[in-house]
Amino acid sequence: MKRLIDISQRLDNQVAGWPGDTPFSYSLAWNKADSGSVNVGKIVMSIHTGTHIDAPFHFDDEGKRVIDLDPELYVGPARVVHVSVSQSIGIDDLKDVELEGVTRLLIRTGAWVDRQSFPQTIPHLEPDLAAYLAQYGVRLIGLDLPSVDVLDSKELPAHHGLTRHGIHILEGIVLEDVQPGDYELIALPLPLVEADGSPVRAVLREL
Ligand SMILES: N[C@@H](CC(=O)c1ccccc1NC=O)C(=O)O
Ligand SMILES: [Zn+2]
Ligand SMILES: [Zn+2]
Repeated sequence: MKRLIDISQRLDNQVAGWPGDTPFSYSLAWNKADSGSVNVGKIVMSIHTGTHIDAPFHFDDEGKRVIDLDPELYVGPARVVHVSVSQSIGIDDLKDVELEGVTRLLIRTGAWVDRQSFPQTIPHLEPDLAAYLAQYGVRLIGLDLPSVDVLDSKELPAHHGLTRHGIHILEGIVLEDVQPGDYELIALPLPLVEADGSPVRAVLREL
C-alpha cells in the first residue's frame, strides 16, 4: 500500500477561522478525575473552518444538505496542479494543465502562506472557470484557500457557478508539500443531516 499524504488543516484552539464566526474549541465536558472513568470531549466550531466541504445549502436555501451529497464525489482519482496567481484564477491560469479525464481537480495557489492567521485577501475563481472545467467532466474542485470567492463577497458568484455546473467544493486543503500529479483523494464529509458543509480529513494516496 502506498503512503497517505495528509492534506488537512490541523484543528486546535488557535486555528484561524472566518472573522466573526464561531471559533474552534475543543474542551473536556468531563475529565477522568471527576467522572471517575473517562475524558469526554466536545468540539464547538464553524463548519467553514480548516479543511471542509461546502454543501449547496451554504449559499442556497433550496440547495442540497451534506447528507444529500454523493460520497463517491469525495473518494477517487484527483489531479493536483500548481498555479501561480495573484488576483484571481481563470481559464488562462490553467491553460497548461491537462484536464482530459479529470473529475477531481486540486489547485495549489500557495497564496495562504501563514495558516495560523486568516488571510486579508485571496485569489478567487473567475466566473467562466466553472463552465470550462465542467466541459472536461470535473465534479470536484479543491483549493488551498478558505473560499472560492472574494472574501467579502455577498453574491458568491464562484460558489453558485460551480454548483450550477455540477462541481462540488472542497476548501482549505494543505498542499504545501504535494507535488503536481495524479493521486487518489479521500475527503469524506460527516453524515450531517441538516448541515451546510462538513469538516473533512482529506488525504491523498500516491498511485
Ligand atoms: N463561503 C465561505 C464561508 C463564508 O463565506 C463565511 C463563513 C463564515 C462566516 C461568514 C462567511 N461569509 C460571509 O460573510 C466558505 O465556503 O467557507
Ligand atoms: Zn466553506
Ligand atoms: Zn465556500
